[in-house]
Amino acid sequence: MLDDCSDSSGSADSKSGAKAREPQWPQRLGNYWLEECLGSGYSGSIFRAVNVHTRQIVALKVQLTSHECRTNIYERGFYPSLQGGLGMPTLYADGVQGSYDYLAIELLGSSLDTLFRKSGKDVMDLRSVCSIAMQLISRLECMHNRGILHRDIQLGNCVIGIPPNTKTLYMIDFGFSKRYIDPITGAHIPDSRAKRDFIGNYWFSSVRVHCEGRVPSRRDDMEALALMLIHLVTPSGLKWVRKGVPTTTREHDNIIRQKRTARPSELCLGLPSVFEEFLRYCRKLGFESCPNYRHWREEFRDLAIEHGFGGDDAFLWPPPRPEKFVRALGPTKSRKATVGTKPADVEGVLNRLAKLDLALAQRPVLGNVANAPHPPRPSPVLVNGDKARKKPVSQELEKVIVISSDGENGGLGQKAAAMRLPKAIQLGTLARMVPDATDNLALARLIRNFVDILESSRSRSLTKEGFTFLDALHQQLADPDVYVVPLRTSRTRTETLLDTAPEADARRAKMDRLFRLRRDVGAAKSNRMLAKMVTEFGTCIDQSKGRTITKDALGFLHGLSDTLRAMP
Ligand SMILES: Nc1ncnc2c1ncn2[C@@H]1O[C@H](COP(=O)(O)OP(=O)(O)OP(=O)(O)O)[C@@H](O)[C@H]1O
Repeated sequence: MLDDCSDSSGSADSKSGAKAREPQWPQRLGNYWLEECLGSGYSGSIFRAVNVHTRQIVALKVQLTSHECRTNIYERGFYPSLQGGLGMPTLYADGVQGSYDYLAIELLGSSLDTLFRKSGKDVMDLRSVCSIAMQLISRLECMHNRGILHRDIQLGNCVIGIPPNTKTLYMIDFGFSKRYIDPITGAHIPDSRAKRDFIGNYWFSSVRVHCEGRVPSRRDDMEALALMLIHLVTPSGLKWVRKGVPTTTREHDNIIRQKRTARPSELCLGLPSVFEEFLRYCRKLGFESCPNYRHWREEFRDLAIEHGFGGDDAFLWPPPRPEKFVRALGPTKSRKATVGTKPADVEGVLNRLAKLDLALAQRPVLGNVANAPHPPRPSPVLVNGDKARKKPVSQELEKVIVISSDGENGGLGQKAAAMRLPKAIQLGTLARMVPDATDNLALARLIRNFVDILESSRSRSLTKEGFTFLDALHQQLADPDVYVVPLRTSRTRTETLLDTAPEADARRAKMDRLFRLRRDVGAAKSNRMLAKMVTEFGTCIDQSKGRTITKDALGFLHGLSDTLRAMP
C-alpha cells in the first residue's frame, strides 16, 4: 500500500500515486482569474484568485477531473455543514469547467507547518502550543458537533487567517473527512475489524487507526491532535517524524513499530503533565465516546496561566518576547525581585521556560523510583526535628527568586510588590528545598511559602509541581530514606471525570475529608502522624475533579505549618 499512497505532507490513502506532473492550469475558471500558486498537494493546486466581477480575493483549489483522487468532490460535500463555524473556511463557489474542478474558498494565511519550519526552532514555545491546543480542540469540537471527522490532522492542515484574523487558526483540507453520524438516522458509524486501507497521515494518525487498521472516530482526531502537540514541544519532534516521509514498506513498518511501542510516559518525558494526560485520555476513549472538549481546553488554558502567559487562546505569531509576560506580572527592578538573584538571571529563567527549556522543566517519570522527587539520601533526617542538617534552609530560600526576605511571614505574603515567577518554577524550586529543611521550623516556613504561592496564583488547581512538593514534604516528615510512591499517580483527571460516583457526592466527600484534616491537624503529636495527613490530603486533592485547593485545604496547610512550628 505504501508505495502508492505517499506524498510530502505525510498524508496517505489508498488511491494516491506518485506526485503527478504539474498540469497546465487555465488563466480563468468560472468567475475567477487565477493569480499566484499558493501551494500544491497530491491532487491539485491552490491559487490565489480574484473574482472578476466583485474583485473578491479567494483561494481556488483546482483539480483535474481526470485525477484518480478527486478530493474536491468530497470536500464540497462537507463545506455546507461547516459554514459559520469559527475557524472553518467559507466556501464561496464551486464548479466544474471542462476538465477542471474548482472550489473557491476563503483566502487564508500560512500553515503551522510553514510557520514552524520558518522559525528555525526545534521546539515551539509553550505559549503558542497552548493556544494551538485550545483553538484546535474547539475546531474539532465544532466539526464533530456537525457530524464530521477530519481524519487528517497535521500541521499543514492548520492555517492562520489573513488580517484581521491572524490570531485564529483554521482547519483546511477536508479531502479525507467523513460523516460519522448518519444525517438521516442519527446513528454513529459502526466499528469494524475488517481489513481496511489506511487513511490519514503517517505522523499523527492515532495508533488504533494507523497501526491497528481500526475505523477512525472522534477519539482518533483527538489523539492525532495530542500527538501533534507533543511533537511541537519535543526537541526535534516525535522520533518517527524525524526521518521524513517513508519511501519503502520497511520504513513505513518502522514508523508503525515506533508509534505502537512508544508509551505516553516515554513520549512526554520532561513535558508538563497535561500532554501525557491528554494522550492517555484520547487512547482510553471508546469508539463512540464524545470527548470532553471543554475539560481539555481548560487544562491547556490552566497550563498557559501557570506559566504566566495568561488564559487567552489567541495565536500570536511570531510569539511575543517572554519579557512581555514578565513586565505584565510586575516591575523588574523591584528590590525584592533581586534578592540573591540578578534580574537578568530571572529573565534568563523565564526565557528558558517560555521556550520550554526541558532541562529546567524536568519532570519526574510517574512512579519511577529513579525519578522519585528526591532519591533516598544517606543522611540522617528528622523525626520531630531531632537531627542536625547540612545547610540552613534560609540560605536556600534566599537563593530562590522571590520567596522570602524576612523568613517568617513576609515572603510571598507581600507578593503584589514582588515580581512573580510562574507558579511552576516557584513550586518546583520550593519542592527541591524540602530535603534540606533540617528541622520542623524550616519545614513550617516552606509550607507557609507553599501556601503563599497557591494563594497568589489565579488558578486554584494543584499542579504536578505542587504534588511534587507534597511528596517531598511527606517523605521528609515520614522517613527521607524511604522511597515514597508519588501522590499524583498516573491515574489521570480523566478517569476522575469518568468515575461512576455522582459528582455531587464526590465533592461532598472531598469537603468532609478536608474539613476533618483541617480540624485534626493541630492535634497531631508526631511528624509521622503529620506525614500520614499529608498523604491523605494529597490523595484527596488528586482524586477530586479539578484538583482544586479549597478554603479548607489552605486551612489544613496553615495548620500543618503552625503545628510543626509548635512541635519540640
Ligand atoms: N484557503 C486557503 N488559503 C490559503 N492557502 C491555502 C488555502 N487552502 C490551502 N492552502 C495552501 O495550499 C496547501 C495545500 O492545500 P490542501 O491541503 O487543502 O490541498 P491538498 O491538495 O489536499 O493537499 P495535500 O495533498 O497535501 O493534502 C496548504 O498547505 C496551504 O498552504
